[in-house]
Amino acid sequence: MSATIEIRGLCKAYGQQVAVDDLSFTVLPGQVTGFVGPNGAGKSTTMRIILGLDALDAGSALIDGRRYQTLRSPLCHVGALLDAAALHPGRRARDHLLWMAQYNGLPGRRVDEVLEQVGLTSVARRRAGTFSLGMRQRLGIAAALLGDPGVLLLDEPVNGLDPEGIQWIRGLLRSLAADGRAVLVSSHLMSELEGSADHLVVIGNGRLIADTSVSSLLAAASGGRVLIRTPELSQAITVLANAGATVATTDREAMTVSGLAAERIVAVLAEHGVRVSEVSTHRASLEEAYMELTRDAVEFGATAAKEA
Ligand SMILES: Nc1ncnc2c1ncn2[C@@H]1O[C@H](COP(=O)(O)OP(=O)(O)OP(=O)(O)O)[C@@H](O)[C@H]1O
Repeated sequence: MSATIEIRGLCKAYGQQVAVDDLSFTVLPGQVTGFVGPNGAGKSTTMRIILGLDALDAGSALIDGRRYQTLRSPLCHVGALLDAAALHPGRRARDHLLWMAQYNGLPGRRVDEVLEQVGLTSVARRRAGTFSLGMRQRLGIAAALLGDPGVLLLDEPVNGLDPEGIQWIRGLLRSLAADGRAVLVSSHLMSELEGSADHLVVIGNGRLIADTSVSSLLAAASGGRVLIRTPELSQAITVLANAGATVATTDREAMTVSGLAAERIVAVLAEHGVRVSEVSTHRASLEEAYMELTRDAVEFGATAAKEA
């Protein structure tokens, strides 16, 4: 599989409300691309446009180099989970998938294969209305996988799931990417993508903020910071600040220090008789990296709101 999604100069407004503003990015095969941004950033609009459910004002959104509307068997190119709640409550899970398969000219055996893949075989004859949110998400994903597509779009698939469900989705996303599929998964919480995304497309107010690999984002955010834990925090802060370090406290006994190597920090504190209970190189979480990345955009938003 080597399918891609290519978004170029995409623009969309609803009346005066700009939803997507000159957005460009590419979703590559073989990796999970996280599509991240706060509520209202334009993620769902972009996904709906990719799927031909909404018209674009300018630019292009292509799957395998083609517009969705021109794909001959769309389910075999792209599978999507947009709204897991949008299921007929009276329809049995298996019948729902059989109907979809028939309507799209797909073999009936795919239904049992995808039910197995998402772990719903034992409840396949139950009505969708009796399903928990987690089961509905699984059924929605089963539907997305029916045509064995090279591209998958999942809009907030872990929203409202319990930790076990989140763990399951993470594993599934990883295995779908390992098959060589291009997987685009949206979330407004960066932490939900920790452990599953390889690449991130971050948007705010419909505009691109970052298009980066997770590893380079984390490396940049971790950049040379050292975590120090000490029962003599205020003394340590003074000593390190005088030595030229930049210090930020994280709780009553801990701080992150930048601008000095770990060995130098330990030596300076020892020279001044400051006791230290922990020294470690700081590894940023994806959430911290995201906060750092979006700080400027958020500050810009706050300033703009104040000025308006
Ligand atoms: N059908 C619509 N009519 C009018 N405005 C809309 C419509 N759909 C989206 N918008 C507006 O476009 C902007 C982008 O919304 P969108 O739903 O794409 O964001 P999102 O990033 O998916 O947010 P969320 O995380 O809340 O789902 C928002 O300001 C929203 O109010």
